[in-house]
Amino acid sequence: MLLLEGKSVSKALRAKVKEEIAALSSAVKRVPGLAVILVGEDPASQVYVRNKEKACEEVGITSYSYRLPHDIGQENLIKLIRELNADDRVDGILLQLPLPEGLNTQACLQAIDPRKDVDGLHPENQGRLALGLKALRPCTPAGTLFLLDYYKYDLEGKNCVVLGRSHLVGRPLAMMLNDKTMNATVTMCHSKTRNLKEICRQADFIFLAIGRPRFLTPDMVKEDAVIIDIGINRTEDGLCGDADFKALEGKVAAMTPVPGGIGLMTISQLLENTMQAWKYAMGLIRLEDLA
Ligand SMILES: Nc1nc(=O)c2c([nH]1)NC[C@@H]1CN(c3ccc(C(=O)N[C@@H](CCC(=O)O)C(=O)O)cc3)C=[N+]21
Repeated sequence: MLLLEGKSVSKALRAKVKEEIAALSSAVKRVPGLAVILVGEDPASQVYVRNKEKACEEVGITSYSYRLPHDIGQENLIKLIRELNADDRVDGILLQLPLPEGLNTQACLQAIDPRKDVDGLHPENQGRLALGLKALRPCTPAGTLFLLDYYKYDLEGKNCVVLGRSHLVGRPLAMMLNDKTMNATVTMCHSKTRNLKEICRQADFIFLAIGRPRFLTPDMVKEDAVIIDIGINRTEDGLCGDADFKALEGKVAAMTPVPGGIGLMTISQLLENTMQAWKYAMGLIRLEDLA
């Protein structure tokens, strides 16, 4: 089985972003800036946010951190977002999800200037994606496509099963795979899907984004399938994905590990998106030129 290594692929993407920023920032007067907002004290979110800030530093993006108490209140959070929308040092705004209870996620995401929405979660960007227009794309699915491209997979006409329909991952990923640039045949599955096992057994590629530890087992896959594990679960015996990695290893053609897989791609794609937003803000590219 081929191990699809997020570690080396994400390094390649980061190196590309770093190089491009270095080459362009002498011509323009400032480096890219990313505002990272974390509301509340969720320990997993704290780890992710720290990783994101570290990665920014590595490639020459300035990060601005906002750690807010869980009871900040909707109004105050939106006020901060508006200030960041107007702040010329800030090219990207990342609002870490999930938000604590009592905050309206959609209202907060909609307050973000779509040109600074480096998570691709604003309705304008999700809408553009649905129409097949260039947009800032959600980091996890976009990073997943970068990894597939790196390993030279051609998905045209292939059977792709996407497990999970979140706005952050499953839904946008299915749209991207289905798009005219990829031309995959996509089946979206979820908790109410019948005959899931039979559907998965037809798949050339399975994308897992349901957050259920070791859910995908060998009886659910055909031989030589490619497994992209986007799940990240904290269990008693450490981090694990949605695939039963050990059990599948002998049967499938290729698989991403957890950790060391798609999570790392997500962060690298965030850097790429921030650079894109910066290039747009500096007038170097138009919307149609987004990657
Ligand atoms: N607005 C928003 N945007 C996101 O992109 C977003 C979010 N909210 N909320 C939570 C999820 C989760 N996510 C991950 C990012 C990095 C790793 C990552 O770095 N993973 C490493 C190790 C992580 C570890 O050690 O815990 C790995 O898989 O090797 C994982 C998961 C981004 N998310």
